[in-house]
Amino acid sequence: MIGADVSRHHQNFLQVVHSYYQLTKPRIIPLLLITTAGSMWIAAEGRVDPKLLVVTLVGGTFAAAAAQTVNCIYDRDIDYAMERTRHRPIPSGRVQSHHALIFAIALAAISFSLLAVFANLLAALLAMSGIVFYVAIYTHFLKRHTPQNIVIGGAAGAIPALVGWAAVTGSLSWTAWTIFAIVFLWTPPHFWALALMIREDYAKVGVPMLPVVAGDETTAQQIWFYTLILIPATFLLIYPLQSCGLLYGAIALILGSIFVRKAWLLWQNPTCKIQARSLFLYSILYMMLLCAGMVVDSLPFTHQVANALASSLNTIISTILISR
Ligand code: HEM
Ligand SMILES: CC(C)=CCC/C(C)=C/CC/C(C)=C/COP(=O)(O)OP(=O)(O)O
Repeated sequence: MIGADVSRHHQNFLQVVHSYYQLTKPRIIPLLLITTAGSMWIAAEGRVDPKLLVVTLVGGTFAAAAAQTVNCIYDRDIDYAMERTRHRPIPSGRVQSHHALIFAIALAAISFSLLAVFANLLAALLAMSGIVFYVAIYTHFLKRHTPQNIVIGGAAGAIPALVGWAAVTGSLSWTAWTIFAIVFLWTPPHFWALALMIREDYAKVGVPMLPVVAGDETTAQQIWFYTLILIPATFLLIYPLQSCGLLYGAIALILGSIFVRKAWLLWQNPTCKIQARSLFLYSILYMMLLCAGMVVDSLPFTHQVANALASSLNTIISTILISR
């Protein structure tokens, strides 16, 4: 090959790699991993084995990537019809469906092997159930048939939190299911806020997202409803579960108050796309910081600082009482 051919060959190779990367909808995966990490830190009481962390996050990435790739194959018809998704690798003709399927199977196999060998079988099976749930239940049965699609389908997006817990403990617990419930309840406000902005796209291809079927007002009301359940659910980790402490509680309170305010403002003005956009973007920041709060709260250092503060406070109060 002469110089120009070599450089074209490299360019083509990079374009192919980029297309396969895009098939995995990579921008969503980090937040899924953040929920896995939050769950792992609480499960390990702040002392996560770094090797297990890496294996679980890589295994989780491959599972989510496999799920998204199969979704891209299944939805190629509607993705072609929607402006937002027309340029995805399959509808734009850059990747053939059968190649994408081989890619997805390889990703799922690597994910299962990594998790089964280096974490445990429960974590591996949960990750596979996430793929099956997202593809079979959400993409196949629900997405095109009911406006409740993302409420039930949202369970798929909450499974990474269970994977994290299972990887650390080899089992599930009330705390694991509570983190699952937090992501599950967060999904309707997250997605419907976005759906309010891109309703016309979904309407065009006949996907019965809630704003298409029930209108903006009902959607904003439903967002408000789920927000009012979500925020109390975040406190269950403190009481009665006692899995998180007051630092997490303070973070959950501040973040939750902002969420409630944004959901309320949207309910007062359901057709305002700026409010919807603001809630959608905030929902992502919210989940990121809430899980970061779980991690920081669980660290041994945080407990040491909290104990030191409590004992100083104790000393100050006793001194004041004695000197009276
Ligand atoms: C059934 C459940 C869900 C649905 C239907 C949904 C749908 C969407 C859609 C359509 C987008 C726009 C992305 C694009 O234009 O390609 C989006 C963005 C996003 N979603 Fe969700 N989502 C769901 C659950 C989740 C979960 C569980 C997470 C993570 C915990 C998540 C994280 C994100 C993030 C981080 C973005 C922003 C990506 C960007 O920067 O473009 N989503 N979601
Ligand atoms: C453990 C494990 C593997 C879990 C998988 C969870 C997973 C991949 C959740 C993603 C949820 C999501 C972003 C849906 C997008 O909806 P859509 O595909 O309807 O959006 P679109 O309109 O952009 O195509």
